[in-house]
Amino acid sequence: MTNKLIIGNWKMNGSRASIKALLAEIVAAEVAPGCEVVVCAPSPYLAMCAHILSGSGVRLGAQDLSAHESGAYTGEVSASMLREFGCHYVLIGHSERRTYHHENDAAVACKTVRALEAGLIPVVCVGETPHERESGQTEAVLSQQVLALTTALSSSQLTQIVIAYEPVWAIGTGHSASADTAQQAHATIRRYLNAPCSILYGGSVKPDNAAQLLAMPDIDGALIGGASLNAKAFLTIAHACLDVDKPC
Ligand SMILES: O=C(CO)COP(=O)(O)O
Repeated sequence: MTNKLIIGNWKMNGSRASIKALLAEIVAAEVAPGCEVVVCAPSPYLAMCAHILSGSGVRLGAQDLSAHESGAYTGEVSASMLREFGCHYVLIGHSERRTYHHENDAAVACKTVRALEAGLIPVVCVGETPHERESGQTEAVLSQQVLALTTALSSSQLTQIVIAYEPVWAIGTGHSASADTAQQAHATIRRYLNAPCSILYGGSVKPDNAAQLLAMPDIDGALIGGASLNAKAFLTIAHACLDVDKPC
């Protein structure tokens, strides 16, 4: 049975009350067999989420981490802190961080190493901008982003990471990549990675397109933004892997 990984990225949304309500619904639902469900919460809520999720099948993730192990880095959160507060996963190099915080491929690779050292599973985000796609640079961009990882990580470390293909033009736009377009990009990433990693698709994944995307041979799960803030939508997506033709 192939495991599908379904990750919700709440971004900078929620409050104590709304997160408690959202998690209550997610925890109460049965996780589809062969499907790992993860929620990536804003840092201040991680401890509360870890408490609520303990004993459930749902795993916790963070949305970023420091490239440093510890020290005088005001405002940063280290990998070991995330691990200590119950995180199993951490998102790295989301396009919003690459754009607004100028994170480059080298910083992303460094954070990935920090996460692995602390026992976290890094979910490294890659993807091209609209301009890069329109000008035919998609493969070049993806190969460059993957090269930073294959250069910085040992071959055994490479097998422990998860990649999320998130085309920037599909994030928060309501216009997901088609299943064929996403499959093509995933196959490209897999070829350049040359390691048995899970590759998730992210970018306007919704209940009505999840099954089609998850049915593609190189799509091993989904990274969900907006729809993960609604328990019903998120759980419908998580259950979509049961509907695909191949076992999940
Ligand atoms: O950025 C994303 C997940 O990390 C995708 O966001 P949306 O699902 O809202 O498009």
